[in-house]
Order: sequence, then C-alpha cells, then structure tokens
Amino acid sequence: MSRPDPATPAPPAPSDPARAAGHAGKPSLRERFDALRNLPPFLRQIWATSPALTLITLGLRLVRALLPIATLYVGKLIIDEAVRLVASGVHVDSLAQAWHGGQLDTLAALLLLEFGLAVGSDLLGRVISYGDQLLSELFTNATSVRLMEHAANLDLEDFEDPDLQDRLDRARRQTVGRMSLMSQLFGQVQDTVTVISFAVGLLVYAPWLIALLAVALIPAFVGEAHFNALGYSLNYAWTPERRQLEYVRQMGASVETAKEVKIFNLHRFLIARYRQLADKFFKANRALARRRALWGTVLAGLGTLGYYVAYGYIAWRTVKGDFSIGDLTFLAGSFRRLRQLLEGLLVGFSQVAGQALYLDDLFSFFQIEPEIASPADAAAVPKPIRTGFVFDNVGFRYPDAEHWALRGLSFELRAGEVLALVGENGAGKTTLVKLLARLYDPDEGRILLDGRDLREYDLDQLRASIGVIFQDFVRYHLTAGENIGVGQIDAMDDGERIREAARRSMADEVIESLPMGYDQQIGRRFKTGVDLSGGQWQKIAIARAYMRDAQVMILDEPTAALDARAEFEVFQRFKELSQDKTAVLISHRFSSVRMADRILVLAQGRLEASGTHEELLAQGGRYAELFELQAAGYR
Ligand SMILES: Nc1ncnc2c1ncn2[C@@H]1O[C@H](COP(=O)(O)OP(=O)(O)OP(=O)(O)O)[C@@H](O)[C@H]1O
Repeated sequence: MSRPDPATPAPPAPSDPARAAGHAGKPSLRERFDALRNLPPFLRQIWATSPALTLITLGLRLVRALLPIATLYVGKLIIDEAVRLVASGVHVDSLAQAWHGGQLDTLAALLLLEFGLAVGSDLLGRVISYGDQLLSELFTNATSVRLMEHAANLDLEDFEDPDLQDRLDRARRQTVGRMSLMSQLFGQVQDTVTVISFAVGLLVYAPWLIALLAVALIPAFVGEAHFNALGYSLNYAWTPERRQLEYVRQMGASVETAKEVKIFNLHRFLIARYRQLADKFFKANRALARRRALWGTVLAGLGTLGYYVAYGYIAWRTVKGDFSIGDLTFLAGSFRRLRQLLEGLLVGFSQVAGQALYLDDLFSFFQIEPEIASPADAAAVPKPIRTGFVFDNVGFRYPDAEHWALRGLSFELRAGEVLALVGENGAGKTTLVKLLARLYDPDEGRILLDGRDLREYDLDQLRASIGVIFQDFVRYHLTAGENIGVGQIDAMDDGERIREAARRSMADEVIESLPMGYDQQIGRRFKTGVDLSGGQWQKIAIARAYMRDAQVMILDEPTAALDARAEFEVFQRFKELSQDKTAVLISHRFSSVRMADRILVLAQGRLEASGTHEELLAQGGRYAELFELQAAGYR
C-alpha cells in the first residue's frame, strides 16, 4: 500500500490524509488558516500554466481597481460644478444657447470623462473575464493531465483502496471546482487595491469612520468563515455516499448494465436507492443552507447599521457646512462602495480560505507515492532469461484481508517451460500472476528472476518482458486494430504486426468479417461501434499478448468464453508460439491444462502438488479428482 499511511505521521498536518478522520467534524480555525498555505503552490501552478495570461489579467485588474474611485471623484466634480452653476445665477434658456456661450464646457467635459470611465471599466471587465476563462480552462486541462499522469504511477493496490478512490474523486472534482478560486483570488487583489484607493480618499475627510466600517463587518466575516468550514466538512464526509450515488446513477443508465437491469427489473430498486441517498444528501445540504441564510442576514444587518451611522454623520457635517454637496455624494458613495468592498473582501477571504481547504484534496492526492517502483540503481532484466523465476516461500495478503491469498509458496518457473496453474476458485492463481508481474509485492518471502530479487529490476523493463492477459481483460471501445495495438503501444501504427498478432490468436477471422475490418470501431458505446461475442472479444484480447515480444507470456483464463475447440486451438497455438518463451497458463479446462510441460495445483493459497498431467493423475490427489469430475461430465 502506498504511503502516506495513517500509522506513520506524514508531511505537514493539513495535507496529511490521516486528517481525514478529523473531518467528520468541522475543520478547526487553525486548519482553515493552515490551508492558506496551499495558495502559493496553487498560484505557482497557475503561473506555470501561462505566465503571459496571468500577467495580463492581473495587470488589467490593477488598472480596473482604480476606476471606481476615479468615477466617484468625477461624479463629485460634476455635482460641485452643477451646484456652482446654479449658485452663480447664470440664466440660460436653451441648451444650444448655453452650449455656445461656453458655460457648460467644464460640465460636458466631466460628463464625457465619466462616460469614458464607465465604458472603459466595462470593457476591461470583459477582457479580464475572457482572460480568466482562458487561464482557468488551461489550468483545468493541465491539472487533469497531471492527475492522470500521477494516477498512472500509483500501485494497483491503491486503486483497490476505497479511501484512495474517495480521494481521487475529490481530487478530480478539484480540477474543475477550483477554477473559480483563481478568479476569486485575483478579484481579491483587485478589490484590495480599490479599497486602499477609497480609504486614502476618505482618510482626508473622516478617518475613524473607516475603522467603524471595518469593525461592523467582522461578525459577517466570522459567520461566513464558519459556514464555509461546515460546508467543506459536509462535502468531505459525504464523499463515499456521493461516489455511491454516482455509481447507482451509472448502473441505472449505461450500456454495460442495461441488459441485466432489464432482465432483473432492477430500475425500481436502483431508483429507490438513488432517491434514498440523494434525499439524505439534500436534507443535510438544506439544513446547512437554511442556517447560513438566517445567520447571514443577521450578521450582514450589523454591517448595514455601521454604514448608516457613518452616513448620518456625513449628512450632519454637510448640513453644518463642513462638506459641499459634491463632497456628500462622494463620501456617501465612497462609504457605500467601501462597505460593499470590505464585506466582499472579508467574505471572499473566508471563501478563499474555505476553497483552499479543498485544494488539500488535490495536493494530498499528488503526495501519494507509489510503493512499487524501480530502485535507484535498477538492474536490467536479463535477455534472454537464463534460469527463470523462483518463488521462495512467498506469502501475500490483500490489504485488510483476513486470509492470506498465498502462503509459503515455493516453486520454480524455469526459463522456456510452459507451466499451467490449476485450482478451484479463489485458490490464488491470479494473485500469483499479479505477483509475477509486480502488480503487488509479496508480504513474505521473495521472488527471484535469474537469482535476483524481482524488486531489484527496472520496473518498466520487467513489465515489458511480460505479456499478460487477465480473465477480466479490458474491452477497449476503440477500433479492432487499436484493441490489439494497445498490447505494444509504440507499435500501434504497425499494421502488419497487428495482423500477425491477430492471426496467432485466431482473431483474424473475427476481424476480417467486420464491415470495416481492422478499422472497425468495436463495442456499443459509440455510434459506429459493432459489438462482439464474449469469445470474439477474448480472441482480440489474446492477440494483445502476441503484440509484444515478451519473454514471459501469461494467459490467465481469458479463454473461458471460447468454445472447447477454440480454446484447444488457442492453447495449442500458444504452446507452439511459446517455443522459446516462458509461459504460464491458467484454465479450468483439463484438455488445455494437460498441454503444459508442468502443472501446479494450488489450494487455498498453497502449493498442493506439481508434475505433468500423467504424474498428477497417477498421484490420485485433487488434480485426479477434478479431472475425473470434468471427464465424467462429458461421458
Ligand atoms: N483485489 C483483491 N482484494 C482482496 N482480496 C482479493 C482480491 N483479489 C482476490 N482476492 C482474494 O484472494 C484470494 C485468491 O484470489 P485469486 O483471484 O488469486 O484466485 P483464483 O485462483 O485466480 O480464482 P478464480 O479461479 O476464481 O479466478 C481469494 O480468496 C480472493 O477472495
């Protein structure tokens, strides 16, 4: 299992996945502030996505930040000029007369300026959101790619771990969900500059009012921070249910499940399950939203009160003659905007802190390190393999499993031999193959290849030397040719090699009967797709193993859907084509198994017997018993 492991104290607290437990409740204030430390790496990633776009949207925001105060100040000048004109007693009958007399020049110029500022601000706003959108999308794409790359490196065991699946689910959401964080963060910078510009303007008139405003807004800020944290922990705690919800929804409406859903009439059951889960989620969210709305109203009311106290004070000073009418509009406007801005900033700050908590999910996913990796001074995999593999007292237990899937297993897989594995369901055959391909590492004992521990070899080389087709092989909804080509991805364009692989696995007849041959899209998922029978899919999957020039070939029961003759032929060919190769085959059909040079009989994770078909029959143990059972079925 990859680390960080809950038992070992991992990196700084908030990114520690062990913290997950703590999230059943609300994250503490400290955790919330700690989460802010995710912002610098977040910003670095945005910068790395596109330095030019980042600079442009930030630069334009700075310019736009100064426009509100400029607009308000021009507004004040307009009113003062109008009041001056009225007070000066200039009498004008028509607009044309006043215009020609030049009395309205200043007023007109000011109006034009304010118009220019309004248009400019709007234009800047649009350019900024355009830039943000581009940057966000680029960022989302880059993060998604990083997520896929990282996921590709993780161990198989990690994928089977529900905790990791939850974390992956949350991380995946964050690649899209955090787009707004970027705009918000940049918006905060812009608003801060605007606030400073207003504050400087106001400082000249009534400095202590600014303090009053700030104090009045604190309750709203605290409330917002509190509810953001609650929202996050709700979201966090509900990850498993949300995945279940997603799963049920998919089961209810997908090509893969449609057949069974219809036959078993499962749709009502699925819908009921979905409703039940969705309803619980909805209720929890609604309760939170209600409390948030209620408290938000009360706390925002305090902020409004502060604003009106300040407004009253300015009105009083104007009546007293300290301020002009223009000053009154400027001050009242400034205060209103300042209040909105400060409120926005404080709330925004707590939202940013809240969103930064979500970044933990993304970053903590990136922190998971695969355990199965090449060592620093990895040895090259021998080519050709000289002696083969040795299992030396190997034991393996799946994480959290009570029973050992394999225990005390010792045997040799000699270079060049064809070995068959038999045993009842759950005996450990697939697990053995997974260990051979280093999809897992043994918990006990070791596996040697030409006398060296498998863990000392270069992992990529090792995997490239082994061609495995599992019983639950993947049906790629790609073309028939691509379905084979994925077996050796760098030879995907080598049509001849693909056709040769198809001939070997007898998939060529299947493919040639398709309307578009190797270019035929297969699977039902896409419009042009043609579906195949189970056995036809298997032949194509087996061709994948022949695509690679692997030294070790493993067929883990991918022939179950083949008819008896086809399986016999596939294995016959497999044996012939594995002449100079080491091969392992798993099958429940004794007609195929007996072709092997040697047969291992596994039972409950242990090696029970080994030998040739004849030897094992002569021994009269489980093998003979199972063989007889099958043979009797055909008599
Ligand atoms: N991913 C897994 N996580 C936990 N336990 C597993 C996992 N895969 C297999 N097991 C358990 O390990 C044991 C061995 O399983 P394995 O798949 O190796 O058996 P097998 O011999 O290949 O069986 P079959 O003939 O049914 O394919 C079984 O008890 C099974 O329940």
